Amino acid sequence: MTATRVLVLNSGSSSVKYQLLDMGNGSRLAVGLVERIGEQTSRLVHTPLGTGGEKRERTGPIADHEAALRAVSEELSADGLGLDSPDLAAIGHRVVHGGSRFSEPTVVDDEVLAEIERLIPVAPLHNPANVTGIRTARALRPDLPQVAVFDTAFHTTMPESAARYAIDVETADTHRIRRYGFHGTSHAYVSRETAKLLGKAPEDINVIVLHLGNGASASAVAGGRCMDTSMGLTPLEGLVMGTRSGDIDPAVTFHLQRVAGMSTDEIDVLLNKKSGLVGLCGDNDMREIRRRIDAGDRSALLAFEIYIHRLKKYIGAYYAVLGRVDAVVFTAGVGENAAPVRAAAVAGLEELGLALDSARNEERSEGARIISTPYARVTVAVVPTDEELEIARQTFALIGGELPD
Ligand SMILES: Nc1ncnc2c1ncn2[C@@H]1O[C@H](COP(=O)(O)OP(=O)(O)O)[C@@H](O)[C@H]1O
Ligand SMILES: CC(=O)OP(=O)(O)O
Ligand SMILES: [Mg+2]
Repeated sequence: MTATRVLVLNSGSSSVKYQLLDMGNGSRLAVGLVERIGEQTSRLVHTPLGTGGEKRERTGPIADHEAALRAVSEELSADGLGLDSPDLAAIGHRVVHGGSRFSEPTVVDDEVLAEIERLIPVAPLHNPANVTGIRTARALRPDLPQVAVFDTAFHTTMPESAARYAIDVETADTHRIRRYGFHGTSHAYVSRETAKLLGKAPEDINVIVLHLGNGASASAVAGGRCMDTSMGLTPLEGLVMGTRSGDIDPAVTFHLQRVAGMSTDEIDVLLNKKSGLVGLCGDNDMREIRRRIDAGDRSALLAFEIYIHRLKKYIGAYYAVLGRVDAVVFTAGVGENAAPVRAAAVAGLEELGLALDSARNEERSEGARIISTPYARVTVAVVPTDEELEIARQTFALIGGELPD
């Protein structure tokens, strides 16, 4: 095989993150992001690496994911890294829901694409964008393998005791209702990187991974295997998120239907898009929430406290699930950048062996780092996630490429 480049597209509900990597030597050729797709203030940030090109940024409306991907393709072409390049071996796609069928990276054909589309009702914010990403990439390069890497894959080995809901078994099985879990590519990557940071083998450590982005989830990983994770049938369960409620008494939905007269679709929108931090205080960006708290805003403070309360409950729960914890690890946009979230989440957990070194916690540096005190029994760390790199590796391996050591 001569072509060794892999383009990875991580299409989210309102954004596309992408990376072009050369898997032959492990180098990154370009990274970028399109955010606020569908708004007037869409922004594309494109950074070519190692080609002498400059970081470029453009703002202005980008209507949908198809337009976003065409814009990305233009940016890559401007650096001589276009999708028409013969050096491109494959395109890897993050696909959020793989249902009960996909537990491995999969080359996408019409039938696989139809199955990803069928799963839209259980990942309404994500699978539509993933499908558009695959369709657009296929139209641009029909000759290349398009590989889907599923968020759900890492969680497929969860014990039944964690994966099953306590509802009528026949109903659950007929409708494939179970806890699938998401952000699996990140949980897998980050738990392995944590082992490296601790100088241990992944098989030998138990880790609680806190993936806190706009969507957020926690997982309990024992010896490299997922034992539990906070998202469920859909990415709505679990932690308080940017716009999603996380855990809620399911009877709230009946109540909204019967008493408030809301339709199923209205409740879906309420819980997925108008809840979480944005529902509580009007903002979903942790930077803005912290700024408002510093200015004395009480609703932002309450939103923060509710977010932390839930997070702390999951740390405690997963501590109990694992029995012994070697590390608690923060990752993704909030986890990697928001020191006050990390400090508040582990405050008061000294009896569990968790204690932060506040100077280390507040240090702004790139890369994986330990932020607990040297005498703490449990290591607390920040480990940046890299879903795109992990997707590129899995994509390249699937098409038969050999990764350098
Ligand atoms: N410097 C920062 N300080 C605090 N929070 C941040 C910072 N940078 C990003 N974030 C948070 O990270 C979120 C985005 O995280 P990310 O992992 O990129 O999410 P997603 O993949 O779900 O879009 C933002 O909504 C914001 O809340
Ligand atoms: C599954 C999920 O919530 O993904 P994201 O955090 O990218 O929205
Ligand atoms: Mg994400």
